[in-house]
Amino acid sequence: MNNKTYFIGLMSGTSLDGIDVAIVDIQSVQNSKHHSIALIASQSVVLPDNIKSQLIHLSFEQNVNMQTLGETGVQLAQLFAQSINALLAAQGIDKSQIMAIGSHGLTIRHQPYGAFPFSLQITDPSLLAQLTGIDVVSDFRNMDIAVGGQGAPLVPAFHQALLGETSQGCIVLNLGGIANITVLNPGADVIGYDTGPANTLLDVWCEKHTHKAYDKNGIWASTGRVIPELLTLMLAEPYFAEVYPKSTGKELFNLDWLFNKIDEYQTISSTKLNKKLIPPEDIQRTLLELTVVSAALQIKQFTHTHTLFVCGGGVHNQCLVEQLQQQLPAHQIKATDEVGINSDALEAMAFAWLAYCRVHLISANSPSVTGAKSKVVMGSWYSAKSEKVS
Ligand SMILES: Nc1ncnc2c1ncn2[C@@H]1O[C@H](COP(=O)(O)OP(=O)(O)OP(=O)(O)O)[C@@H](O)[C@H]1O
Ligand SMILES: CC(=O)N[C@H]1[C@@H]2OC[C@@H](O2)[C@@H](O)[C@@H]1O[C@H](C)C(=O)O
Repeated sequence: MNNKTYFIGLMSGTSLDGIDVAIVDIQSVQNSKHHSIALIASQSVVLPDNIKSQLIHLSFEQNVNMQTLGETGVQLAQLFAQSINALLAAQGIDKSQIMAIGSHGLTIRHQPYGAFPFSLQITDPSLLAQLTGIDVVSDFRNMDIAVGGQGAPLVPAFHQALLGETSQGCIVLNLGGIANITVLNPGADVIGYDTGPANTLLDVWCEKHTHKAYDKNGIWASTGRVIPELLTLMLAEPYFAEVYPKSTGKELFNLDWLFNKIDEYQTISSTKLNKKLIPPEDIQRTLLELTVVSAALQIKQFTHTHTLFVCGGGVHNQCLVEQLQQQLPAHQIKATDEVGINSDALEAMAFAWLAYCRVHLISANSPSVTGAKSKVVMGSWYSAKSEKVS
């Protein structure tokens, strides 16, 4: 077995804001099932507008353009390769030092329920391997789904690898496009699931009304007021009451979902009849409250710890974090950065670790999280090696 210890993780999540790349040194610890995991370098690259709009088409249209589907995968692989090659050059790291890239791809459908469950992430792992000269591991979610799991969230197992030794346990809340929690309680199985929407709805509403990609520091939301009746209607969405294992995505929490809720609210409150306009900042503030309340309600169920680590882009939304603290007054809320884990790079680091697990044939899914019937090795391997034709 090759003894290289550097792995690259690539994550591009549901917010469609950009690509996170992380170079991670992962080594096994002698006489232990633990690993030492150290971030060497990371960077975020913004997704170009043309790729972003193609991804919106692929994620939301029923009749997807097959040409766009194929070409977007190739464009993503090119962008991923450029980002990796640039980061390696900037760090003075040669590709020969990297064992493998763990590339999540872009989720355009996540349908873990029903007769034909699947989760579809797009990219072109073969091209990525050729453009970087590094082996690629991709398609992480479907092996877990093949053994009856949801295929998501996968990161709780990584949170456990990083923080599982904390004596009192802790909870990790990822505030990405979708919010998900990991509950670590020493001696007990890890728990983890998506709590509901986070930045995905905040971003689309903000973009629609302010033409900005996101509400920087939650400033716009903080000028609005929560509409309690609308919040109640939103929280009535059955997903919030479902018991875990569970996972969700933009198939459910999207602009149409929001318009339907606003419509219901207007009918009940007769603002429609009176043609009263709801201030858009009130909707933004109510969406922020939805993220906070739906996550806090779940977190409160777990009473063994009051340590809450937050990560993901939502950590930078001051209004969001302040409201979370108000909902959870007994909790000590800290960004994972406070314990030395870069909160923006964490998910990319997780995919570097998942690639490490694939290379070493370690089963990295957590059946207690995804509901899988067994532990399995996840990911397909694309070799960059080529043989010359003589
Ligand atoms: N300064 C900021 N103020 C408010 N929001 C911010 C700020 N910086 C980042 N964000 C939010 O974070 C989002 C990106 O978060 P992140 O990178 O965790 O998303 P993601 O990888 O798509 O998530 P996931 O895969 O976990 O769903 C942005 O779209 C934006 O909404
Ligand atoms: C299907 C999919 O891409 N799900 C994402 C999404 O973004 C956050 C949340 O929903 C989580 O379930 C998952 O991502 C992270 C990386 C995970 O698997 O843990």
